[in-house]
Amino acid sequence: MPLTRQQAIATSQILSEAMPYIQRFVGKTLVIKYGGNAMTDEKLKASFARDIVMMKLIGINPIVVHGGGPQIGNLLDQLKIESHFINGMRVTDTKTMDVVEMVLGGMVNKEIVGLINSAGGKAIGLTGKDGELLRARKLVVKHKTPEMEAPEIIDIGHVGEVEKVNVKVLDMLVNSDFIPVIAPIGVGEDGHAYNINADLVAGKVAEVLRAEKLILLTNIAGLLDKEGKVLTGLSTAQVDALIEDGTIYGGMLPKIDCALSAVKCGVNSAHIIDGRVEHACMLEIFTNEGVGTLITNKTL
Ligand SMILES: Nc1ncnc2c1ncn2[C@@H]1O[C@H](COP(=O)(O)OP(=O)(O)O)[C@@H](O)[C@H]1O
Ligand SMILES: CC(=O)N[C@@H](CCC(=O)OP(=O)(O)O)C(=O)O
Repeated sequence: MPLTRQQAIATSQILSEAMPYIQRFVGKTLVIKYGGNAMTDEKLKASFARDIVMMKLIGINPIVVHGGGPQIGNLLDQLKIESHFINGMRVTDTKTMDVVEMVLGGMVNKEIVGLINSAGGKAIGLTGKDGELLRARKLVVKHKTPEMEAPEIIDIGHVGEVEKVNVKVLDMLVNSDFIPVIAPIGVGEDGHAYNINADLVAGKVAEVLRAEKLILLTNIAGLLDKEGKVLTGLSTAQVDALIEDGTIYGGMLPKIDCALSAVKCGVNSAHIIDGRVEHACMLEIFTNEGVGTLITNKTL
């Protein structure tokens, strides 16, 4: 339907207001982590895909890293395979690893690729095995409950952390107009697959590419305090205290950890934002409606 004159004027004003942000981010790399919990509703998924395509069209280089924790959980339930988490990481035995690879590398990755392509982009889906994009090593997990004096080291199976990112693969895609969509599966020296938390992958990719922004889209308004208020501009010491007193737990642990680490390693800013809001990425990038939790090196 054609716009009325008033609507057309409003649209041109919005575009004009976005110009300084466009000028600032053109040619820059933005790493966007799309959490499995934010992939709930079809309308939201379509708005996410449009945001990514829009970024690419105006000359920003978006790189998508996706999660899929709830989607893995659903299939494990159907297959009657029990699953649990320690420090926000899924304990992954061999059977679970097969399901993780199937869901992340197959179902979720191809769905996002399809959504971006339907919105007019050229997405290429990859797991860390493709072109050895993500070389992984086994993650050592230290776990401590308040009752314990010292942390204990726990074996959580085929769970990895990123040892090396093959930047050549990403450069090649970005420079050829493609949008990389990365599933968080790494490959060990021995060729075996590792299940890596998607936040950790996004943080590492942002670090090695010296990205302008790391955006973590999740299912909550940001990092919250005990009263449910969004916290922003936190220092490392404040975050440590919030972990110690139990305010930050579970899935927020790897998120805040990778946000701090990315900023320490040269990423300009990290944002934990609410992926349940339509066009959450657009709001974050092109307006002063900075939603959620912001971390920059000014506050660390
Ligand atoms: N301090 C906190 N502020 C906000 N969320 C928190 C906090 N501590 C733990 N969480 C939990 O972390 C969840 C987000 O992590 P996760 O479920 O892994 O999402 P995603 O799939 O987006 O990675 C929130 O929904 C919430 O349950
Ligand atoms: C080791 C580990 O926990 N891996 C995650 C990988 C997916 C993920 O990170 O998904 P979200 O971003 O949606 O939470 C998992 O198995 O659930």
